[in-house]
Amino acid sequence: MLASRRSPLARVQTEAVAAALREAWPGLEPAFLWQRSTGDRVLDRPLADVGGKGLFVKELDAAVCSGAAAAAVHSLKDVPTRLAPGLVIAATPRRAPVEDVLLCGAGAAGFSALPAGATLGTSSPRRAAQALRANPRLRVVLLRGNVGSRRAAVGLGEPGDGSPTRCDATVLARAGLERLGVSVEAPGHAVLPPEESLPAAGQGAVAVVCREDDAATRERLAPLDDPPTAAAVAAERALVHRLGADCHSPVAVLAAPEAAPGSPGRWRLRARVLSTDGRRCLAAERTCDAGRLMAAAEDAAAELLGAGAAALLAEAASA
Ligand SMILES: NCc1[nH]cc(CCC(=O)O)c1CC(=O)O
Repeated sequence: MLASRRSPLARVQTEAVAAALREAWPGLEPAFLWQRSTGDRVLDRPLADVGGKGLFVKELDAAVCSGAAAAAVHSLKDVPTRLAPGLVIAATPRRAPVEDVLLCGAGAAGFSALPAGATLGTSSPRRAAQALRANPRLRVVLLRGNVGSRRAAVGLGEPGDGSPTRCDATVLARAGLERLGVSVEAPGHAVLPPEESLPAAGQGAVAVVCREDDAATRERLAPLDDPPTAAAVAAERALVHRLGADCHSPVAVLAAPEAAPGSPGRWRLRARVLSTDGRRCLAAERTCDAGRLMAAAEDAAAELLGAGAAALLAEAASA
């Protein structure tokens, strides 16, 4: 039994995990437990105000702990760095594209192309801070909801189901858009390079979680794991953890293979901690071999802390 949220994105991700399971284990027919989460129910406040960490994952993880489901499928970005006791991430399938995408009905190639006073709808302190860093004249407004309703809010896609919020632009993960069949080549969409919007830890990756002591399920899930993805997201999550931050903090981090020719096997880890208004931005960067990613993350976190990251994060948390 695979537990999943009911949002369209969660469904697609869970169906993909089920398909990979069928392929790895011919004859296996996974069953599904579709659940609603607190994060899906409360839509009018920033998640940080609804009760903190793990609002999209708590109920699903509880189903796994109780044995109602063998495994739960999550967007890794939504999984707190500390898992519920007794659970493990048994598989992280190969990661999708990691970038953020700027969506704007009127079209905009990046944050700085948006006119002064334009409203940017997001509930992510990380996205808000990076947007304001690039364009201090934006007005950030709270926008929550699933991918479809957020596209509708900026005049793209299907008209919304009565959602009262309207804004000029929003930011969504490329991975989520593409999994739902939205092309980022379509008008109104601009893929943001990591220099402009560095993604969140784990963005674009899916995590399959099961009980630590459930050897049979772990064996079933093992073939779905992509080791380079697992190494990258483990390093990103270690950095967030070491900073004492979480997915509601203005922290961005990405570990990715170096595209540079002549550097086979080299990885680059980039991290940022920002003030809420984007005026201050601490950055750290390391290049290393895949086997050293975790050490690079610890090292980068130490550098950021040495430069004052804890004070920035405390300020952001009390804002
Ligand atoms: N917090 C919501 C969430 N969790 C994962 C994704 C997108 C898919 C992904 O990053 O894997 C999204 C929506 C978004 O940020 O656009």
